[in-house]
Amino acid sequence: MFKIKTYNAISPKGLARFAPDRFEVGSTITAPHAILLRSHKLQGELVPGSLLAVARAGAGVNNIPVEDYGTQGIVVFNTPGANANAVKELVLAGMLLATRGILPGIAYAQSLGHMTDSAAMHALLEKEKAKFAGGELRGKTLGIVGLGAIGSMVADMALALGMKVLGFDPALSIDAAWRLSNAVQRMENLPSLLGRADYVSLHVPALDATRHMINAQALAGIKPGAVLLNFARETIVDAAAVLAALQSGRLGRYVCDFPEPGFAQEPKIIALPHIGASTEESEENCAVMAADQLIDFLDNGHISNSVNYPAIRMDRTPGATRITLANHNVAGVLGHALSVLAEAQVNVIDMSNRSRDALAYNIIDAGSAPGADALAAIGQVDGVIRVRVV
Ligand SMILES: NC(=O)C1=CN([C@@H]2O[C@H](COP(=O)(O)OP(=O)(O)OC[C@H]3O[C@@H](n4cnc5c(N)ncnc54)[C@H](O)[C@@H]3O)[C@@H](O)[C@H]2O)C=CC1
Ligand SMILES: O=C(O)CCC(=O)C(=O)O
Repeated sequence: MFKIKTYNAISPKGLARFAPDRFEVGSTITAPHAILLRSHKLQGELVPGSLLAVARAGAGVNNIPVEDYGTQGIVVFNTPGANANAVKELVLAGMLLATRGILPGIAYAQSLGHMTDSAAMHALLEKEKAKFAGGELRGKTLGIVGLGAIGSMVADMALALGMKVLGFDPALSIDAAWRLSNAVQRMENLPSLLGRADYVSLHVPALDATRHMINAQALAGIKPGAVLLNFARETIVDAAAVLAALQSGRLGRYVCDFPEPGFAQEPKIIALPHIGASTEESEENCAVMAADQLIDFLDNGHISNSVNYPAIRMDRTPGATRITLANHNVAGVLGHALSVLAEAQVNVIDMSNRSRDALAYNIIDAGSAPGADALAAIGQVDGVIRVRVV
């Protein structure tokens, strides 16, 4: 029986993937084999010795000590793309809210609740409506920083709206490049994008390298009056610099999913309570994908969409015993572990080995089950992080 500890509201459709006869799932579980979570912060929490994997039902993994867990043999997964459409649609809403008099218009219409005469009300509305006039998105330029799952969908949406789209992503993966429309004009650096775009939408992960990428210096070069949208993470912008740029008039509006103290007093800010992925569809997609990845890892040792271990899968050899091995990616570790199996007269039938940066992972199908002594000896091999029979 595997024990799965959950944090946050995980969609019931995802939780239903865990067969109750093989998985115990809940928020109060102790000594879990795996954790399934959304935004709950694991940094600073005690790591249970039983923990084999963490699955983030979502994209951003800045709430998980990914590297540290990797060196402890804990595989961290996320669900790339599973909530991208939800974010994309909210970016559109953000652009419209920043451009049309929607919010003040609604507030004004609601303020007329005391009126009883329909004709008088319509006459008043027609007189006052000029106060709530705005602009259109068509023909404007959108600059997208980060052209991954969300950025590429935002690009397609903006192109469909008749916008011109600029993109900046120095780390663009080959898969992401294939997904991207060739109508997106690639910028060589951030200042080039900021100086040209009427709207700038941020879709980069929270990393040391992206911390405060939108700071006072960047904002000094932004197109005057531009709208900045941040549905990525709070750390990517320097909030004080954004407030100063709004107050000086350099920045037109700031739309974000991450309110900060002081934002409520600034009328040019539209801040939402981190609801970019809060749709039924996206919560389901993320939870199902995260659960399936965890189950395949716990049952078969397969890894897909991990952010610290390599992707790996191997068809099971009928009748074989499957051993998985996580190790430091240095010469000799695997050979040493295999020699332990050979000494124990355990024949290797099939094997797959993958590495990612400083870590490696192996799936070994053996003709017979290694004894507890052999497994313990493999665990003692210098460089081996974790060995498991699955
Ligand atoms: N508001 C919300 O509820 C949500 C927020 N997010 C945030 O959005 C981020 C992006 O999500 P996805 O598009 O799914 O991730 P992704 O991994 O598909 O795309 C991120 C892109 O950013 C690029 N990138 C990395 N460093 C960069 C830099 N310095 N400059 C420009 N580009 C850079 C990468 O090359 C990659 O193409 C997540 O990491 C998360 O923080 C994601 C989902 C929901
Ligand atoms: O789970 C959520 O609601 C947050 C989603 C998010 O920020 C992400 O996927 O990075």
